Amino acid sequence: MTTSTPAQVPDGAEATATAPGTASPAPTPEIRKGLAGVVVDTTAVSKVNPDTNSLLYRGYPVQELAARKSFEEVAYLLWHGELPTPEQLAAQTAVERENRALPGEVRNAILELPTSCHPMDVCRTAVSVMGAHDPSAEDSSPEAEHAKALRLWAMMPAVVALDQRRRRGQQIVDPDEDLGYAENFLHMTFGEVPDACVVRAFEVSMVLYAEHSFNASTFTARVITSTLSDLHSAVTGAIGALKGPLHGGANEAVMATFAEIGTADRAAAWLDEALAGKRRIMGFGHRVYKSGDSRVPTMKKTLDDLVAHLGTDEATALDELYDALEAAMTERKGILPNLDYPTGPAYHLMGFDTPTFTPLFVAARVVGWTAHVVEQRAANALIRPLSQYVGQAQRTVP
Ligand SMILES: CC(=O)SCCNC(=O)CCNC(=O)[C@H](O)C(C)(C)COP(=O)(O)OP(=O)(O)OC[C@H]1O[C@@H](n2cnc3c(N)ncnc32)[C@H](O)[C@@H]1OP(=O)(O)O
Ligand SMILES: O=C([O-])CC(=O)C(=O)O
Repeated sequence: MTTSTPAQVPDGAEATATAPGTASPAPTPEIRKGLAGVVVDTTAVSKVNPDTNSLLYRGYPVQELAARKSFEEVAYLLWHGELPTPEQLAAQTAVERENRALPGEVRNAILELPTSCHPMDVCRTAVSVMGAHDPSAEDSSPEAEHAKALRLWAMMPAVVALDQRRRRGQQIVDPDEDLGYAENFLHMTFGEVPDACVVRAFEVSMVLYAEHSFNASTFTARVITSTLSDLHSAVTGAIGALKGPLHGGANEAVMATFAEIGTADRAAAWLDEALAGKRRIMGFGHRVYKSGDSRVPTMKKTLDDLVAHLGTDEATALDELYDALEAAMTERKGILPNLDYPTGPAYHLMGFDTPTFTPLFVAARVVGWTAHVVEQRAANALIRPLSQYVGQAQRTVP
């Protein structure tokens, strides 16, 4: 059996490896685990700037968009590069409202899934079924891609609402064409439109979640698109990437953490034990932002407004727990909250079930993913990095 150490060269780079008969070792390639710090392509969709703690959607600060624009306007901006004129918005709104109801095949596919599966599995399956039935699934012209993105975005609230309601044993609520996106989403989920403060908080969260450059799920969508696969496949894969607790799944995990801690006075002791056990504290830390997530101040203010508006003991206690854990984590580790930290309790106070939180992220991020699908396709190169082989050296089959 051969026991020699394999050559330390990336696959595809054999030509530069040690030449036969020479002793000089091949240079060890630099590996950036998790592609940390690696710039893999350009984008004009959004700019994340950790130095200034800022996030721009097509050049506009996200905080200003959240304060002054509807989610529908922000979706148009991300897809088309400019804010819509009233006519452009009206045309988009008409299509969105026409496509809110789920086609029978999507609704049936959801209803056949067991309620024991995670709601993210339902989202992933629903988008896959939408793709299988979409008449222009294989048309990748920019016009067809935008039309598919718009239909997909229009249908996602019905997927999320239907799934939460069926798990609660409630009747399905049909969409209401007279309501805006956020109001209709809440109407389909809860059977009524909550008051304006709750609707506003929900809409702000959708705007903040809509896009964030080359995060793991968007990169997944771009990798899938780079093979010239279709838009629904890219979004289906992106949903799989978002499900994980190191990414979108953290908003759900934050509520699990709060439930485990219980009350604010226990936060510091709980954290010490969790850190001693080498646990990851969900909702804290970020690959790009190291001194705070640009979106957190806006969402925390929105959460505080919601808490004040609701005025319940539960809401106040949850906000106190939020502050206590953040203070302890900042003091112990200097690691700050990411957007999933304030959205978790905000969605809880709006009345969503905890497993529904990450699907809400999907409903918003579908805009960013599809904007990136179009951008990737417009200047495509197959995404296929190299790896450094560290397994067995070549050997003979016995
Ligand atoms: C919308 C979003 O998707 S935002 C991200 C949502 N995800 C979470 O909230 C999950 C919790 N957070 C994390 O796991 C991480 O902060 C990540 C994965 C988001 C980013 O992490 P990375 O940039 O890859 O940093 P990395 O995982 O290498 O951590 C660096 C150090 O900080 C520590 N650290 C980072 N985040 C956390 C955390 N949340 N809890 C405890 N320790 C943490 C790590 O243990 C590591 O410490 P070490 O150097 O002593 O080993
Ligand atoms: O950018 C990231 O890595 C994760 C994130 O905050 C997001 O996708 O919104």
